[in-house]
Amino acid sequence: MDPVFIAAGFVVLAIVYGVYRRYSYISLADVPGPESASFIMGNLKELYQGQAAEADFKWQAQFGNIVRFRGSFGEDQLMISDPAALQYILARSGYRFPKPHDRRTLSQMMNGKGIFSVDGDNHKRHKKIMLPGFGGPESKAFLLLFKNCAESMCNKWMEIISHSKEGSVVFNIPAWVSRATLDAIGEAAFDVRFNSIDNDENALARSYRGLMTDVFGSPSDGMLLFQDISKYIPPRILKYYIEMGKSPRITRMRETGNLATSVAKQLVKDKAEMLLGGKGSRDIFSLLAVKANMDTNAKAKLTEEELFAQMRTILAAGHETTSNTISWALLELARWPDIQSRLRAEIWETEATVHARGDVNFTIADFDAMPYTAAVIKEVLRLCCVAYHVHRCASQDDILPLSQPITTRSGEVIRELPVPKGTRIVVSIAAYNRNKELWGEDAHLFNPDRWLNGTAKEKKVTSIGVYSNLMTFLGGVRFCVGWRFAVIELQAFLTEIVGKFEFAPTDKTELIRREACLVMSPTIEGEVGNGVQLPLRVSLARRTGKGCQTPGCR
Ligand code: HEM
Repeated sequence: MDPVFIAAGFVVLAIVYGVYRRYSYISLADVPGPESASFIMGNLKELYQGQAAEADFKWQAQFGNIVRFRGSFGEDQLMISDPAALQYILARSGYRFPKPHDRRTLSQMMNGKGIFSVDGDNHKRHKKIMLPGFGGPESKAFLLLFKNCAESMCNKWMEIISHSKEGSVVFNIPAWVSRATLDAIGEAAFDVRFNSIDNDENALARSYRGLMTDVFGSPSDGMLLFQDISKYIPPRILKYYIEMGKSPRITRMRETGNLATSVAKQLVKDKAEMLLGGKGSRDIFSLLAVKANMDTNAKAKLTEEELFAQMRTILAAGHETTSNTISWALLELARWPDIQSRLRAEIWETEATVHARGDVNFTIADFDAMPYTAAVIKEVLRLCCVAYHVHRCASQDDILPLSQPITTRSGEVIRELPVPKGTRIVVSIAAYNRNKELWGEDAHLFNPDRWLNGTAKEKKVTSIGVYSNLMTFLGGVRFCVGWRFAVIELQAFLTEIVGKFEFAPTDKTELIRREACLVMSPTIEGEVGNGVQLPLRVSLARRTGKGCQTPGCR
């Protein structure tokens, strides 16, 4: 065929395609949102350089639950906290809104090829294998173990306080709690004792300490820009860059990853020997490994590499999240002494019932009968959601349903929102958790009573969150597998800690920042370089009353 004729054919096809794209392309430019500060950086600095979700709350107040903002070089992106749109993105559309590939590469670098970094059928396989380890009965069985880990930490605090002249000590709370929760995850997930409460030198505990602030805290303009354009870099090249990169942040992440993998390999070896010797145990990993290796269907198995990655994922996801949540909880209780006292009163009252029936430890049924404790925990998870954002991407042109109509910049009222293929979506967990429609007019305030007086809409028509309709543990196909585990751990830790100690603010309390580093971690204004810090003054909780046998009684 004549080459000129072929070339002309291509040109015509290109023009037809160009015209088609021009008139079929869905634009987000008319969706309300903040003005872009610069063409190159868009709104990225405002969104990612402030404290965690600071921009989200500001934009939500100004523009509502659907906000169009600019990424780098004028790209339109969406920040969403609308319940119906989120239900559609996370649940109803299945895997049509996957994680963007740059986020998956990042997860892979942090945790290996585990559940965080896969999508579609592959993700279904991972989740199916993991879920049996995290069911209701499995998680409830860890209650005593969590209590014991919290008790070890409390015993250390008591010893230190007993040597202090003032009868109180300022502790950097997360430095202690993260060791206790690492011990808890070690034992619950792998039946291994890290003993990091007793041994501050534990290598894994030291390596995880401050990891997120070191790697993701205080991002420079260059880092933000790189993160935003990394979606255009082919996954293999991005992975190569991350694996070979020499920057201190990348090196820090890689070193922790290598250490976690070597711990995971040793655990797998020990566990395999135990299981072969017929000594199976009920820890999560034994359940997972047995399931992964015994399934006759090869497609339902995990490879050895995936198994290591799963362990790294559980180690990382299972202790920083709960540790930070407990630390934020104690900060709120220090700020609100009346709430702290009311919580302690319920804990002591239940403890008296437990002792009266001849028991030493609380059971799950006891927690079920503690409405104020439950309300405090829900309120902490709502207001201090440590995972404040997740990212998704539209894999095709799509239409988002909306809970409430929005008025576009040109004045049109729309009840559903068309989004073009490739749109990056920031799911604002934090903004959803402060949606006034769901949680009341005082949604920015720490007020556990909202869960008792019917203000909190736990059972809204558009139900999405797995726990009390909160978005904290996400919902839909990628809901947090560890949510029951986390809630029971919070119950056990808070009951133990608040039952024994009183928490008061220090002169640093008002300087505490909600540091945005993928997991919201506490730091101090002016001392961000010192890493995770949340100092509180801790003293023994004094009981009054005759016959009291417990520490702190007078
Ligand atoms: C307060 C504590 C916790 C919070 C706030 C939390 C939050 C979350 C969130 C928001 C996600 C979704 C991430 C995404 O899709 O990008 C997630 C996923 C996950 N979480 Fe948690 N989590 C907590 C505790 C735990 C614990 C204790 C474990 C394990 C022991 C755990 C294991 C996981 C795993 C394996 C996933 C991946 C699920 C999937 O992709 O299907 N989490 N978590």
